Amino acid sequence: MSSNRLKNIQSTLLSDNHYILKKYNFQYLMDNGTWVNQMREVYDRGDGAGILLYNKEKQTIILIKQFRMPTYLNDNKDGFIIEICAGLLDKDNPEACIIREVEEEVGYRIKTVKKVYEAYSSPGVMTEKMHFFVGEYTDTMKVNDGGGLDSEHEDIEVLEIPFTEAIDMLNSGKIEDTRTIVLLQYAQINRLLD
Ligand SMILES: Nc1nc2c(ncn2[C@@H]2O[C@H](COP(=O)(O)OP(=O)(O)O[C@H]3O[C@H](CO)[C@@H](O)[C@H](O)[C@@H]3O)[C@@H](O)[C@H]2O)c(=O)[nH]1
Ligand SMILES: [Mg+2]
Repeated sequence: MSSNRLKNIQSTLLSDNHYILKKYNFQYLMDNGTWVNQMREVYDRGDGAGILLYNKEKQTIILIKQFRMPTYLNDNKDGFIIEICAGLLDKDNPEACIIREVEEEVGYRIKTVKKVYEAYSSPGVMTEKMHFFVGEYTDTMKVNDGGGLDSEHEDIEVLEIPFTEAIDMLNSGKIEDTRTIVLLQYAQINRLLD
């Protein structure tokens, strides 16, 4: 991490209540050669991982539905949103994280996953980099009902749906989570279920 277009970076902690929100004051060298003062608030929750689980034989995928307060505060009527299974890395490596999340959130014990993308979630605001995976599941891999951790009051509904139905939902605007859109489009482009 170094740049000759930045100097005098100073940070002030605004909140470490759960994750970390800091204010950064710094000088930035514009393309026209002038130094300007800038201030940015940056939210640090670490990195994340998400996965599209698919079953070629059944032509199905697994998504989840859960309450997300930030969407409720915007325009999502009841605050429930359909997403891929995903979680924060919590110091795990991305593969280990996503394998753990799959078992906790949707109840399948999978062994192999394929990394397809690595991308910043919201580069103007968060430090978070997201690791995107796809992985095959079968009925025999099911070990529990999923639903998330009771200790964290996770309340996750598991949706096993035909891939074609998911694509219809994508095209009709019912999928409103960017990470989910990315992986459904990946599956379409790469004919993942063929
Ligand atoms: N007490 C408290 N708990 C929190 C707070 N924010 C999150 N949590 C809890 O922290 C846990 C995080 O669960 P994970 O499954 O590890 O993370 P995630 O929220 O699903 O994260 C995924 O989606 C995010 C997008 O909304 C991604 O940003 C992230 O990378 C990952 O893909 C959940 O139990 C959630 O309730 C908070 O401010 N306070
Ligand atoms: Mg999660």
